[in-house]
Amino acid sequence: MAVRRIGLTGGIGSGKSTVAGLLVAQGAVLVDTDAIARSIALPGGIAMPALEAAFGPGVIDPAGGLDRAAMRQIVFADAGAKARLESILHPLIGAETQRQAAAAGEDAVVVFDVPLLVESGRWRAIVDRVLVVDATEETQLKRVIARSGWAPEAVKAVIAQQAPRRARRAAADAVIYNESLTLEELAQQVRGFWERWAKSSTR
Ligand SMILES: Nc1ncnc2c1ncn2[C@@H]1O[C@H](COP(=O)(O)OP(=O)(O)OP(=O)(O)O)[C@@H](O)[C@H]1O
Repeated sequence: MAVRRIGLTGGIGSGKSTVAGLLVAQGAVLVDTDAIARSIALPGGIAMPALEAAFGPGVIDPAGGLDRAAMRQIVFADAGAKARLESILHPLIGAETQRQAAAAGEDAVVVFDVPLLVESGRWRAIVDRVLVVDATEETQLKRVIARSGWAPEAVKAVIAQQAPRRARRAAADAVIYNESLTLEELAQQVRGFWERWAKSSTR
């Protein structure tokens, strides 16, 4: 069966975005759920009216977007607020994700970049294959520090919040072990998946 919907996931710094870019270079259409989550809470974003109604004007920044620091404080102090926030954001992210995938057309190969695919559980029904990018925590740390200049503790805190590598690998149809690979070797592996999945002739 030709694969038309690929869920791409991996821990922070594993190389997901790099793999997503390589799949796009092969012809895939990327649906970036993190970018969608950010955009709906920017000034004029579709989540803003509901966020203001639920949490008040204190979570709106001067430009009209979500004041993330204020929102974090509310969520930190009130466990129910996190559930309310997610009940507003998740359906909107889901709808926008589906809209972008539908807009790509039935024959497009759509790659959903979903950092928390394994954690959220609802993706299995949406995608034909789950592709996991895996790397050791040591490498994740090194890459994020080099790329973003984060403190090691900040990277470790994010890793601790994400699913363990073993759980992610267990949910995978295929794993790219992005450890000691040159970017060209990584690109070669991605081309291999593209040949096997996207180009198979029957649907
Ligand atoms: N095989 C590789 N060789 C060298 N550098 C790599 C390799 N894979 C990824 N990188 C680099 O590591 C950094 C992290 O990769 P990338 O941004 O793709 O990870 P990510 O999983 O999308 O991270 P995040 O979850 O933070 O968005 C980037 O600067 C990227 O260029």
